[in-house]
Amino acid sequence: MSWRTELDRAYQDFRRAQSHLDRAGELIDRQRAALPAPDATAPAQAELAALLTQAARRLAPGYLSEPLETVPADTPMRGHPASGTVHVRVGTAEPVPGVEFPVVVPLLGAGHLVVDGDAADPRVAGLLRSVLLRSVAAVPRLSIRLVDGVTLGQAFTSAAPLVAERITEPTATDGAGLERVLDLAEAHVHEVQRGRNDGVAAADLPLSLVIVAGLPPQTSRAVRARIAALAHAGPLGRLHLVLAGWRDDRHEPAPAIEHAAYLTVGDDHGHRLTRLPVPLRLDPAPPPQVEKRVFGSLTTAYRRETSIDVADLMPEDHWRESSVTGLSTVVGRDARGAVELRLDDATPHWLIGGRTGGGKTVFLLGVLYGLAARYGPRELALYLLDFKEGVSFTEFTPSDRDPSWIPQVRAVGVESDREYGNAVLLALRGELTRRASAMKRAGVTKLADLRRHSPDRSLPRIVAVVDEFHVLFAGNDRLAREAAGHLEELARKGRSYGIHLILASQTISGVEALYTKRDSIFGQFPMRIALPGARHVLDHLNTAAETIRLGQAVVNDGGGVTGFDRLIQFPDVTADGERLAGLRHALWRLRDPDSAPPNVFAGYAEQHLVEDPRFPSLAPAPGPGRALLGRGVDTDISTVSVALDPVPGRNLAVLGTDPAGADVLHAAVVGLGRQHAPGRAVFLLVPLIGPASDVCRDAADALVAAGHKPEVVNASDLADRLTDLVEFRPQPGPVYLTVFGGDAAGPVWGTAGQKAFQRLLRHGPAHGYHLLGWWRGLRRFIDDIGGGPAREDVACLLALNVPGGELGAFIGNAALEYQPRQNRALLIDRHDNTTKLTVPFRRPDRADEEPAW
Ligand SMILES: Nc1ncnc2c1ncn2[C@@H]1O[C@H](COP(=O)(O)OP(=O)(O)OP(=O)(O)O)[C@@H](O)[C@H]1O
Repeated sequence: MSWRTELDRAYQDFRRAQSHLDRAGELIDRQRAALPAPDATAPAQAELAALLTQAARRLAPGYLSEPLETVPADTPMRGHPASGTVHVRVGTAEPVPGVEFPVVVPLLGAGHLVVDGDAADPRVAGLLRSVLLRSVAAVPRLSIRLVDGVTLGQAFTSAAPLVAERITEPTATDGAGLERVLDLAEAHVHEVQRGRNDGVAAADLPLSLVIVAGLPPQTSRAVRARIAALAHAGPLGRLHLVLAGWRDDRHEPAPAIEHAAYLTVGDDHGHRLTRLPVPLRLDPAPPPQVEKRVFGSLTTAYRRETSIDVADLMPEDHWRESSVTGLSTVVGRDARGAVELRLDDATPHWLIGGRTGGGKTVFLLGVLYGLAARYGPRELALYLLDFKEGVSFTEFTPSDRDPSWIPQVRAVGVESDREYGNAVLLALRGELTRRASAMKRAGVTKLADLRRHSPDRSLPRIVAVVDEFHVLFAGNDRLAREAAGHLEELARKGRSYGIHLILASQTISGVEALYTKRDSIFGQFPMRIALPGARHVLDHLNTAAETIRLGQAVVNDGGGVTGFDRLIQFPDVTADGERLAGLRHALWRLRDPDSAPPNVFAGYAEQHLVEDPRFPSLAPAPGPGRALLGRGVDTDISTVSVALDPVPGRNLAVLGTDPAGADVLHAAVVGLGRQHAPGRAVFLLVPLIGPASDVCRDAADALVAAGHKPEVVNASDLADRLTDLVEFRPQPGPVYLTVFGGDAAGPVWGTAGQKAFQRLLRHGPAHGYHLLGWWRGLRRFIDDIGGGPAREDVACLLALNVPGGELGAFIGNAALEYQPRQNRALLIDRHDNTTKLTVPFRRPDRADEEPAW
């Protein structure tokens, strides 16, 4: 190419470039004209955003609004005041690029947050996690309930430590779970309303947050209406909702949620909050390490706060309280602090339920020690009955190891018989009647007035505790009917006379038994205490006790209906045995030195003659003696004896194969030996069966030691001796013919011996000749005495293991009820027309091995 051509081309390029440049300049000028003038308000916007950020921080300090990715680890937790409005951050508004501020909504103490999207949208799930974390981290004693009907609980998996520590329950994921959460939320609102009515300060009322990540499929219109109603009552009821997935469905619009901020989820920068005219960005999910840290320190704090020990139940000083208007004691604590329950006009009786191992005994011990520490014996008397195997109340009674007792305790039954229970209840009815007539005489209608009227009269409030009370109703027999009658009377009238019942049962049937009694005594028990596994003491619609664990109880003073529940923690008082022993000793030292220890009936215990309170005072005296046979199953554990007066029929037959029969005879003759001066009574001892010969020898030795000259009669001499005896020659005192194993007499005494025996039975007592005999078989005994018609000759029968029916048939009383059992006997005295359940005396030093019962 020539240089000219090259020059032309360069010139063309230059012209083209020039025209591009001109064009560009033109375009820039044009463009510049279209651009707005530089923004003079930019600094003001930045300043406003900074002000809004500050305001948000002030409204929602610390965890409530700090960005969670950068929140310092030492940010104070749960420092927010428990009353007032709590604002929680939900996102960031960015009205113009580069200008942003946090968005907080008034939630706790104010209202609710409603989100149209649900947790299936990860942005919503993140927001909910953030709101949850911010709320629990900032607000003390906030109860949380979680529902996730759209992602099977996944929205809240990070809250697992709270669930594990039972700070909150597992996330509800279905319709039933949602309804349960609503039940609890409604109960919460009622509780708060009651608290307000009682004048409890707002800060002391519980606060609850329910977060719904999405409703379960097919949530009914009724359930949605319940949610809307809760929202309506929420702010006053200190219940707040974060409700995600709340939107119209195909068939009907979602009910309006009052007091709520509505958040509409749009595209990434287009979320909208009611009344905020700018779009916002939702808060992301908190970083997992922040969740771990916050939830971890919450559970530690919770553990520390809810731990409670026996000292928390006790007053500072002992015996300072007056029971004039009722009794009251701390039984545990809840979110509001110490929980005190009362036995008074409003809650005169308590009903306690708990599965076996649910902590019933521990709870009762806490109550009893708490009462005993507050009220002295002039203010409080305790009657304690336990029908199960165990040693629940033995620590209130003196023992070889520890001679102390709780001075307010009047009677204790451990492994009690139903008869003992009835005896105690009957005695309490007697006291009720006495108080009623004293009040009538004094012209007063209240126990408090009677106490003022008769200051010298001892009128403590009486608390009768019956553990496993359903045993009283077992059998549906006479005893059961009597027990129901006693309980009904005490439950109905006790309130006015200062007599209170605390009934505890582990079984539903126990409670049902009470429920089905006449006119339902149940209604007399407004105070219900449900331990784990004891839903049955609450109303059948009340599920509050379903998920509680050992050491917790639902206390309900509204007869068990929903809305009156308080969830409490109570301590394991048995874990600190030393402290309890210290308390017991302190109370014991405070007692009146003349006061008597409680009567203790231990169902399993054997009774021994030498330990009988009457034994030491037995002394020779003229006149007939009494055969001491055992201890009564009654409130005084009285000595059971029969008088051997010179009156026809005063003979005693002990019946049954139980080897205790020989021991009873032993006790009878040893006791009689102490009631007659040497030489002033004749003792004939007849061992007819091998196993009884040792016992017979022991009895003879004891009589010899008392100065008597007992005669041991061999089987072969029996007939002659009987023939001689029925001459009824005058003697220096009574004659006691004691036969061990009379059922073996048939082959040895022949017809003459038997005739003489029957004559002795019929005519002997009038002459001071008495039979004390043990027959192992009732049938043989009947034959030996000469058949049924001769039964009048033996007025006193002590039946061991003889079936009640046979016994009834023999004595001609078809209504006789007796269930033979180990270590028990029934004394029938036909002259007094009485029967008495008895623990027969055993020889303490007998050989351990004895034939099976
Ligand atoms: N508040 C508590 N905290 C921790 N452990 C407890 C608490 N209460 C009871 N326990 C423990 O639970 C166990 C059972 O308690 P308890 O004997 O009171 O149950 P119960 O309901 O009376 O059972 P049962 O009817 O079978 O006698 C005990 O080992 C006790 O230490």
